[in-house]
Amino acid sequence: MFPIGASARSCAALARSTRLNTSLKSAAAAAVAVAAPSSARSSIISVAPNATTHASPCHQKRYSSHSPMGTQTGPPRKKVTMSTIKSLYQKGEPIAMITAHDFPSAYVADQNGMDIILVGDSLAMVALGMEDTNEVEVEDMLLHCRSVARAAKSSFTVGDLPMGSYEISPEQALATAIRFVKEGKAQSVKLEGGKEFAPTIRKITTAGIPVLAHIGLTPQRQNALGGFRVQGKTSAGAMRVLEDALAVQEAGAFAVVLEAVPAEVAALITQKLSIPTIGIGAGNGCSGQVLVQIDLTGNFPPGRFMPKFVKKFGDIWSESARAVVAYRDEVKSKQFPAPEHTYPMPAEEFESFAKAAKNF
Ligand SMILES: Nc1nc(=O)c2c([nH]1)NC[C@@H]1CN(c3ccc(C(=O)N[C@@H](CCC(=O)O)C(=O)O)cc3)CN21
Ligand SMILES: CC(C)C(=O)C(=O)O
Repeated sequence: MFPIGASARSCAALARSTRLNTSLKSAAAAAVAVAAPSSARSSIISVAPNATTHASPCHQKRYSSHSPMGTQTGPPRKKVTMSTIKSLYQKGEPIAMITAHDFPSAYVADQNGMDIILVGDSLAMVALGMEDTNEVEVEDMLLHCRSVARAAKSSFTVGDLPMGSYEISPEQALATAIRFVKEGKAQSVKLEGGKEFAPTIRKITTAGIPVLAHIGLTPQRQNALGGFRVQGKTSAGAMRVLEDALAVQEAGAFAVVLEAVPAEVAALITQKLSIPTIGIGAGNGCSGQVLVQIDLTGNFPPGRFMPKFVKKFGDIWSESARAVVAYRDEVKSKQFPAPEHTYPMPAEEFESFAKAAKNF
C-alpha cells in the first residue's frame, strides 16, 4: 500500500495533503489549548520511569539466544490497566500508544513508557509484505499478538480484528474477540466502525472484553471510502464522525481511535466525549496519540509514501543498511570474523587432531 517510489494514487494524495497543510497547521495550534488543563500538562512525565539507560546495549551485553532480550533493566513499571487509562484521561495526561508486531518491537515499546501497544492490522503491510491490510487472517494476527504479549509486561495490549472477522454478526465478532484473548493473549480488541457497529461493540464489551473503537478514516473500508481520504472535512461529514463517536461510547468502547480527521473536529469531539480519543492524523486536541512503530522509527526504505500525519522520529533503516553493508564488506575482505569472534582450543589438542585427520 505504501510502495517504494510514488504511485499515481500516492502522488494525488500528496498533492491533496499539500493543500491541506496550512489549514491543519492552524487547526493544530488551536487544538493545543484543549489538549489538557495547564495544571495537568505540567505533571506530564517526559521520560519513562524505566526508560533504558545503558548507552549502547550491543557493545555492552551479549544477549543469549536462550533469553530473548536479556534481563530487564531498572525497576518494573506498574501494569497499565483499564483504570490506569481512565486515570490518565482524567488527569489530562496524553495517552501514548504505538503499534508493535513482534517480540522486539513490543519489548522496546513496553520498556520505554508506552501506555498501550496495538497489534495493528497494519502488520499485514509492515511485517508481512502484503499489499493491503485486508489480506491478513485471524491466524496471522494471533501469532503476532502472542509474540507481543510475551514482551508487554507493563503496557496494555490491543489486538486489531482483521477485515472479515467481525462484520458478519455481533456473534461472529464476539467469537473472534474471544480467540484474541485466549489464543492471542490480547487484553482488548480494536475494530473499525461507528454507529453500525454499536451492537457489535456492545456484544463484545458485555462479555467482558474491552473494545477500542476506530472511526474517521477506517483503512479496512478504503474501497468504500474512495481511498485513504481525510474524513469529517465538511459540516455534515464532521457530524457523522461525532455521531459515530457518541454511538461507540454509548456501546461501551473504553476509548476511540480518530483517524485522519481535521484537528478542530477531533478536538471538539474529544470535548463532547467522556472516553478518551486516540488520534492518528487528528491533531493534538485528542486524549492520546497512536502511530505505527516502523513509521515513527524510520524503519522503511527511502522513497516510500507516508501519510501526512507521520513524523519520523528516527532513522532505523539507514542504521540497519549501514550495518549490513559493513558486514558484507568485512565478510568479502575476510576482516570478519576476527580472532575474538572465534573459539580457542589447546594447541596440543589441535596438533593431535591434525595428525589424526591426515589418515582420512
Ligand atoms: N505503515 C503504515 N502506517 C499507517 O499509518 C497505516 C498503515 N501502514 N496501514 C494501515 C493504515 C493505512 N493508513 C493510511 C494510509 C494512507 C493515508 C493517506 O494517503 N492519506 C492522505 C490523505 C489524503 C486526503 O484525503 O487529503 C495523506 O496525504 O496523508 C492515510 C492513512 C494508516 N495506516
Ligand atoms: C494505524 C493504527 C491505528 C492501526 O489501525 C494499525 O496499525 O493497523
